[in-house]
Amino acid sequence: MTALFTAQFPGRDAREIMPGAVHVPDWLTLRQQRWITGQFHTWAQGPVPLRAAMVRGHRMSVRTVCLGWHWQPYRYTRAATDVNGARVLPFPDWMIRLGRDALQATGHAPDVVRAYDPDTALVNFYDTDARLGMHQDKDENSRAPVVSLSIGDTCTFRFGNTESRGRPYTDLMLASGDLFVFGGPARLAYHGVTKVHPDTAPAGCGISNGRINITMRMTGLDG
Ligand SMILES: O=C(O)CCC(=O)C(=O)O
Ligand SMILES: [Fe+2]
Repeated sequence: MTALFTAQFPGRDAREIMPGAVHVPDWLTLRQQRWITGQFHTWAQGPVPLRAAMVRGHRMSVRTVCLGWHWQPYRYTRAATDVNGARVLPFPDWMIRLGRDALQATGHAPDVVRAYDPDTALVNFYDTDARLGMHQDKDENSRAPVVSLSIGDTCTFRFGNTESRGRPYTDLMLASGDLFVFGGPARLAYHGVTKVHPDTAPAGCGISNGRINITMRMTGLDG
């Protein structure tokens, strides 16, 4: 356990995957999952619609809508200049509070929790065939932790190392309601989604097919 993680994890089966990376199963209640799914449907209507970004000439299988700042390969802008030029929706206050709760739930020190001020979220939608290749989240100027929330179908999430896309890595299941936080020495670890498992979304989570993942981040950008 590193100094970053000072408190006991309250979650039943919370697990530190590597120093700085913690998985807390069943963190969101079904009611919270349903409510967030409802928000997702609103966000997906625009002003910037859900879209699959083009990366090095290939269209991603994951579709994304952003809050606060718009991510496009490989930078953040306020306007979605690669989609329709519209300004993205603001980052909601409730999500800032949820982000701080997530850091608290993963044992971060109170000063780290208080200083956490996420200003962008990438909200991904995966259908059954979608995958996400191994990558680092490194377009942010800030190295504050990334907070990830999953709703809907379970996926196999691969969390690796900071040196390469290859081994060593850990494959874990991210199910509906799960929290995953990576910061500190794990902040720049390569990670990806290798499989979405159909028909695994629990009844009442708000979505019956596919997977929603929200990653909130601090960009460290002004303007
Ligand atoms: O879907 C996930 O669990 C991970 C998403 C991710 O890594 C990203 O959006 O950068
Ligand atoms: Fe990522």
